[in-house]
Amino acid sequence: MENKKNSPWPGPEGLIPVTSGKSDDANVINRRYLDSLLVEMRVIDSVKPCLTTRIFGREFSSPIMMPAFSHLNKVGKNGRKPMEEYAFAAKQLRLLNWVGMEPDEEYAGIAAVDAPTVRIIKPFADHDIILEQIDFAVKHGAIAVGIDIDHIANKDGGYDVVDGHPLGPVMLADLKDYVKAARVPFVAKGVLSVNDALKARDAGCRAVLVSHHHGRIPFGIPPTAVLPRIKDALQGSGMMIFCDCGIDTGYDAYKALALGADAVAVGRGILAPLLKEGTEGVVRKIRQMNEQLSELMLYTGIKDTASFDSSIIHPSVSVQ
Ligand SMILES: Cc1cc2nc3c(=O)[nH]c(=O)nc-3n(C[C@H](O)[C@H](O)[C@H](O)COP(=O)(O)O)c2cc1C
Repeated sequence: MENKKNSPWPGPEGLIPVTSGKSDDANVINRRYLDSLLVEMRVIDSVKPCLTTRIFGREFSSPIMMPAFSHLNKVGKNGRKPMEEYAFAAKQLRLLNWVGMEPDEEYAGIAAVDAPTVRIIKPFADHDIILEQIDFAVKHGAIAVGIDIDHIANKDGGYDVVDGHPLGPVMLADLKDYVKAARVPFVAKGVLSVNDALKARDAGCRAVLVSHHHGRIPFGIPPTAVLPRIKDALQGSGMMIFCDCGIDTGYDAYKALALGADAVAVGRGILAPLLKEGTEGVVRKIRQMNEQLSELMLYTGIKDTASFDSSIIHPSVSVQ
């Protein structure tokens, strides 16, 4: 959260995470890795693809999802509520919406937009808050809930504190309790290893979101680099695999989908259109991403979102 003057995104200093550009910055490592992945061409017999995607038994128009953002209503000017504005974009485009840390009353306003939504709850040290927010979200129609398990550490090496709420560790036994309490599919957001993916499976999670939460962990491996191993490890579990971090174009989305994701979430890539133009800007950005995704699928003979093939991707340079 530094270097506001270098930020490509509008918003107050400290609220919008900005890449530091230093060697430990997992955002920089991730961008370099995504850009290093090249695609071969398979055009004979290739036809315009269908982007329709099934997630948790529902049909969406594209495998690109809205991000689990938070706090942005504080940035909205003239009564605007960006958290609701991007939910309206999800509804208009028939995409899966995600929401991060918001007080329940803010969440209720977003849920009222009526876009199918996944509610991500912080790993609060006070487990009663987690259980209460799970219950509130389910009662307000969340189609899935989850925890960003990767938001535990602070820069001082202890547990983070957000908006005055102390966060705490996420133990396997706790995760099992939350899965049981949820009554809807439960997502572990912030899985960046086969180790955690298998624990999420053992806890009964129905999905993992492979992510390092815009570079929370120094020197974090790019989510798309660990994705194929997680896909192999979860084979036969019936779990869905999502991915985010640095997904800014349909070409980025294609690479994550080819490497094993069932769907991907945009992140800070929608911040500028969202904060400047609201719903309309997000709709335009996602439409362009869908076009880019469709373009690469057509060039590579991928006819639908169930037919991605990792052998199309060729790493051109090492990030080691
Ligand atoms: C302003 C902002 C708020 C966020 N709030 C949350 C949150 O409350 N919970 C969460 O799981 N992730 C949160 N995230 C992380 C995103 O869901 C996502 O993992 C991340 O932005 C992906 O990386 P990218 O921005 O490089 O695409 C937030 C991101 C931003 C930019």
